[in-house]
Amino acid sequence: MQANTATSVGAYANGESVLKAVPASSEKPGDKSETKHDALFERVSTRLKAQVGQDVFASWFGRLKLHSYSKTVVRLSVPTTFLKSWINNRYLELITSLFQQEEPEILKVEILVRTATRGARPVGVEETAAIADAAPVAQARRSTGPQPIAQAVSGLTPPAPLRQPAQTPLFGSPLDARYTFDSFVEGSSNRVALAAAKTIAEAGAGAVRFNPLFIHSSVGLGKTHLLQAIANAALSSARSPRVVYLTAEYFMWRFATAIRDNDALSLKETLRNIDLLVIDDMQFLQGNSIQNEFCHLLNMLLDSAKQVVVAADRAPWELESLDPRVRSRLQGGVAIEMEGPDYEMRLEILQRRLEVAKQEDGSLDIPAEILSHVARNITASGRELEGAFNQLLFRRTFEPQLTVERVDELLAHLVGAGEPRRVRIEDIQRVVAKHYNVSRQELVSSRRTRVVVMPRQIAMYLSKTLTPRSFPEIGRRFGGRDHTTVLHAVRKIEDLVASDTKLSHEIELLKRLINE
Ligand SMILES: Nc1ncnc2c1ncn2[C@@H]1O[C@H](COP(=O)(O)OP(=O)(O)OP(=O)(O)O)[C@@H](O)[C@H]1O
Repeated sequence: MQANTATSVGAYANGESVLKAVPASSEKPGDKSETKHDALFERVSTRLKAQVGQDVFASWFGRLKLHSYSKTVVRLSVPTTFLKSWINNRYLELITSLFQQEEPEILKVEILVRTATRGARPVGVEETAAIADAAPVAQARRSTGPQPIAQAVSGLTPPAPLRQPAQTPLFGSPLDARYTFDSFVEGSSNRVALAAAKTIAEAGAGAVRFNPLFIHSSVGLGKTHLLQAIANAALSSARSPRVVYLTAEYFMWRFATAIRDNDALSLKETLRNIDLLVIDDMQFLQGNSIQNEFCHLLNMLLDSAKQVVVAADRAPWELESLDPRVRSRLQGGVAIEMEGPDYEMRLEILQRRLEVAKQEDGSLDIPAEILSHVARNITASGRELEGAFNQLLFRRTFEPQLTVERVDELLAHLVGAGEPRRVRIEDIQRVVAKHYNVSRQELVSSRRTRVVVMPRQIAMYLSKTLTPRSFPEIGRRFGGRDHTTVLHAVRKIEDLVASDTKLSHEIELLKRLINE
């Protein structure tokens, strides 16, 4: 909870918060009453923190500010509608009573959504925290990359006119106004996805071309950026379509809450009337009843030619935890994979970040050779690049003469931090089938002839050793076999590899082919 003159910018490298002073109160700076009210607000904050604990406080009240104050009414502000309803539903009584304990004249506390002067965060902490609380099914976290080390450092948010989404979506997770098509760097790895995204954002009502559009890539390669760019662009278009941007986790949480509050009908009614549904992190959608609801929604929107855009960390046919009906509908549109950025793209991402940073602080600079050095060495994803850039900016404020060697030292943890290329079971099946001159259909069929049994067992063994998939999952991908069959195949090939040098070389060769 912050005093009324501070904007939180989060926790950084040293774990401390960095605060920047921007007036937030409706009262004039310098008013005596302002100081008095700030002090009151601070006291209530301290009591609230003591009452709910540090973690809950940090999750829900870290960005609560004192907005204005009259004799009997205190108005507090938060940056998102979501946070407002969360606090209203769960903590308003407590906050009101804490204020009343300090100032008995206070009758009411109101929570408002402030018009942010800085870009909204990407979908984040409070939504996922809420879901973890309300629907503990979604434990997987979306970001494995470095946390924003220094959003505190000026320059990570574009100049004022770009920061605000033209409109906020009807419902759902907040949009980050920095995520636009303009700030999205195009290259061979994402050109098709970008073109499809722009077509959708520009399309008029009824001009549904790729439906649903399914964008997939491994982490940090710009899916969220692209999805939010679609939503931001559609919202600012003259057509004023009704746009909903949601993470799958938010969807789950929202439905779970609506069902609990007997409010599912009105939620469905709201969703029924939208023009564009954008769903991020689809891999986290879990739970039978929620998937059922999602399936109805998807069917209804697709059948009435409303556009749906989905992103996930894998292709629709690989979303094994999804209800087969949902998976099948998702496969009915266009799936586009985005690859990692090449050197030119990485350099451009860094250059654009620097331009934005300079617009906020003209004295900032990072020499071109350092930028290109970073672009050459941080190859993993946009998220690692973002982390590297933030580190550099942060460091340059107190180490103005950064050398390439020093940069290497600072970014050592990010160099080569990319995940190894994700191997897919279908790639394994394709390579193995080709190598042994059988068809992929035969590999997954029930045929038990010698020519196909051994390649199948090898493919199962490789699926277990090269992918994180479980025995039952692999069984399903090989024609719905039982997990014990997979287990048997893996053990058998392991034993053979230990004693048969020829087979062991063959397996090594297959691994190389699969990883190519
Ligand atoms: N082509 C790009 N142009 C500009 N910025 C990019 C690009 N690709 C990624 N980024 C930046 O990299 C960061 C991570 O991207 P984003 O969150 O969109 O990835 P993601 O694919 O959704 O990751 P996850 O799978 O973890 O959800 C963001 O700051 C984003 O702006």
